[in-house]
Amino acid sequence: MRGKYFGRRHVYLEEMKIKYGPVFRIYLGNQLTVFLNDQESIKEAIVDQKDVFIARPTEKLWGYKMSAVNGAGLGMANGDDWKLARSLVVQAFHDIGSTSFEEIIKDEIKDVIAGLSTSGGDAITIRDALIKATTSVICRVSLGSRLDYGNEIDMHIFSTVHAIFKGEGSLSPIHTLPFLRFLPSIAKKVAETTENGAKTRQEFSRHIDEHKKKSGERHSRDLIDVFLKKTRTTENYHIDEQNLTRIILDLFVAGSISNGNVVDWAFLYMILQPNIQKKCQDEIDKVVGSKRMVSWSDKPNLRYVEATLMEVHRLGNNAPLSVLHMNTKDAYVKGYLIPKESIVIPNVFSCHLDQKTWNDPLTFRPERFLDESGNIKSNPAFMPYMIGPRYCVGETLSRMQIFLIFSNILQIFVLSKEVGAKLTTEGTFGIFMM
Ligand code: HEM
Repeated sequence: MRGKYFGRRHVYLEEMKIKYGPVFRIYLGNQLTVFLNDQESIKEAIVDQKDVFIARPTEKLWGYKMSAVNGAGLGMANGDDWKLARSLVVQAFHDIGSTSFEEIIKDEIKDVIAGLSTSGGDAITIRDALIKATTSVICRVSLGSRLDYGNEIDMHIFSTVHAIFKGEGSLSPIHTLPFLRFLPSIAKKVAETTENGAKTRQEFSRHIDEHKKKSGERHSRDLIDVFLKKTRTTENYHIDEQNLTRIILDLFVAGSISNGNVVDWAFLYMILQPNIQKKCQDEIDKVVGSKRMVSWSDKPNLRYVEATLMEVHRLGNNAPLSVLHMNTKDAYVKGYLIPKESIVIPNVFSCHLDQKTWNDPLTFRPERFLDESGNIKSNPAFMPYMIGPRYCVGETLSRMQIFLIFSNILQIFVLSKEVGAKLTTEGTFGIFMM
C-alpha cells in the first residue's frame, strides 16, 4: 500500500470499516480477501466455525508455498502436519517447564539491567537491548544456547529474522502477483531472502547434529532435545529434521522481536504517562520490595502492573492483523457469504479500538482492566494472542517474558524522555506494529 497509507494500512482499513461495516472484502491480485473487524465477526468465524476457518492459505501465497517445500513448519502448516508440529512445540514447552523459562528470562534481564546501569544516566535507546534479550530467550528454548552477539553466524540469524519483519509480510503484493519477482529490484531481495533463510536453516541443522552427538546425556532442555526424544520413542515419527528447522525458524520469527517490541511499547507509554509508571513502581515496591527480583509468582499480586500490560497490548497492537486464516468451505459470517478458500484476516487492531466495546478507546487507561475491588477484569474483545484453535502457541512464554522484563526494569529504573525528544504513539503498520 503506497501514497498516504504507506506504513498506515490500519488507517485505510478503519476507513473501510466505517464505510462498509465490520465485514468487508478486497481483492489482493485476484485473491478474494475478507477482513473481520470486530469481536463478534472474529468469534463467529474463528471459534464458532473453527473447523472451517482453521486453515492457513499457504498454497495461495507464492512466498509461503515456496518456503514450505521442505516442510511447512508450524505457523503455515495445515491438517495433520500442523497438528503434529503444534503438539511437538506444546510438548517441548511443557517439558522445558515454566521454572526453566523463568530462569532463562531472568538471566537475560540481568544482562539488560547491567547494560542500562553502565549508561550513567545518559540517554540511551533501550529497544535493541530488549530485542536481543527476547531473541536470546527463543534461541535458548529452541537450540539450547544463548545468542552470541560476537558470533557472525548468530548475528546472521538475528538479521535474517529482523529482515522478515521489515517486509510487508503476507500482504506483500508479491504473494498474489508472483510475476513481480522478476522485476530487478524485487528479484534481488527475493534472492537475498531465499539465501538467508537457507543459511539460517543450515545453522539450525548444525545444532541438531550437535545435539545428536550428546543425545543420551541430555534432559529435555530445549525443542531439539524433545524432538530427538520423540524420534527415538515414536515409530515412524512424521516430522523430519528439515521440517524441524522450519519449525524453529517459525518460533524465531513469531517469538523473538514480538516480545521486545511489546516491552518497547510499554516503556514508551510509561515515559508518556509518568503517573502510571509511578503507580506500577509503587505496587512493585509494596509487593516485592527492592531486595530480590520480581518473579512470575508475584504476578497475581501485581494487578495494576498486569492491567497496564493489558492496556499496552490493546493499544500497542503488536500483531495487528493476527496471522492469515482460510476457510475450507463456503461459510457465512454476520450473514455475508465467504466463498470457499478466501483469505480471512482477523483485524485485531480494529477490534481493540472498537468504539462499540471500549469506552474512549484511544486513551491509555489500565483501570479499564480492573474491577471495583482491583481484580483483573478482561473483555472478550481483548485478544492480542487471538482465540480459537490456532491461538498463539507461545502465549505463556510471551506473557512471562513481557511481565518479567517490564517489572524488573521498572523496579530499578525511572524512565523518562530525553530533553527535546519528540515521542509519538503513532506506530508503523506491518507484521507487527513497530
Ligand atoms: C507479544 C508477543 C506475541 C503476540 C502478540 C503473538 C500473537 C500471535 C497471534 C495473533 C497469532 C495468530 C493466531 C491465529 O492465527 O489464530 C500467533 C501465532 C503464533 N505464535 Fe505468537 N505471539 C507472540 C509471541 C509468540 C512467541 C513468544 C512465540 C514462540 C515462542 C510465538 C509463536 C507463535 C506461533 C508458532 C504461531 C502459529 C500458531 C499456529 O499456527 O498454530 N508467538 N501469535
